[in-house]
Amino acid sequence: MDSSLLAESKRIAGYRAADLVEDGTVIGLGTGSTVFFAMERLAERIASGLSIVGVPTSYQAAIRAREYGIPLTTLDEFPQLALAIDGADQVDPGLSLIKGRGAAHLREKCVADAAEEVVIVVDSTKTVDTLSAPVPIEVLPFACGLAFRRLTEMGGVPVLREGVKKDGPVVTDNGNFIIDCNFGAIPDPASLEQQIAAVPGLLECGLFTTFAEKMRVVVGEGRECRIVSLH
Ligand SMILES: O=C(CO)[C@H](O)[C@H](O)COP(=O)(O)O
Repeated sequence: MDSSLLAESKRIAGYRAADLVEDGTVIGLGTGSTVFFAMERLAERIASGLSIVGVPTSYQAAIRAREYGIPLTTLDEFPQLALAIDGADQVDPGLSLIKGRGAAHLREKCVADAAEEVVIVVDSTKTVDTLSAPVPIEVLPFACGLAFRRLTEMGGVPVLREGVKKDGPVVTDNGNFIIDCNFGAIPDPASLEQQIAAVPGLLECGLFTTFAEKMRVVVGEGRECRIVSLH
C-alpha cells in the first residue's frame, strides 16, 4: 500500500472509531499514529459539544491529546472506562493482537482491561491469518539476563530494543527495557501470552488475547472501512 493510501486507511479507521464514542464518557486513549486520527476526530466532536475525558496510555498519547484539547484524567481516578481506542501491529481472525511497536503496551493492556469495550483501529495491512511479528516484552532491567534465558528456552529469539536518537536500550515510560522476541508463527497466542506472563521480571508482553469478546476492530482500507467483531 502506498504511503498516502496508508495514511487515508488509518484516518478512516480512526475517525470511525471516534464516532463510536458516546457523550459523557471516560475513555482510554491508545498510542500510535492511527489513534492520532481518532483524537483528531474527537477534537472536532468536542468543538461541536461532545463532553469526554481521556486516560492516556503513554506520554506520547498525553502530549497529543493535550494538543487536541482533549481533557485528561488518570486510571487511578477512573479504573472503569466505557471504551478504549487503541492501535495494533497485527490482528488475527480470532481478534488476538500483537501490540507494542511504540513500547506502550503495558499501560495499554491495563487500560484495555479497565474498558467495557475495546475498539482497535488498524489499516488493512495489519490483518493476518497467523500472528508472526516479534513480540514486544517490557522487562525489568534487573531481570534482563534471566528474561533472555527463559525466552530462548521457550524457542524465541530475543533482541534488546535499541533507541533511535538515543544510544543504548529503549527505556519505557515506566523505566523498563523492551525485548522484541521472535517466535516465528504463533499458532496459539493465548498459550504463549500465559507462558510469558509466568516468567518473573517479564512485566507485560504485546500479545493481547483476552479482550476479543469485548473488542471491535475497525479496519481501514483506502476510503472504506469495515468493523470486525466476534459477534
Ligand atoms: O501498540 C502500539 C504502541 O505500543 C501501537 O498502538 C501500535 O504499534 C500501532 O501503532 P500505529 O497505529 O502507529 O501503527
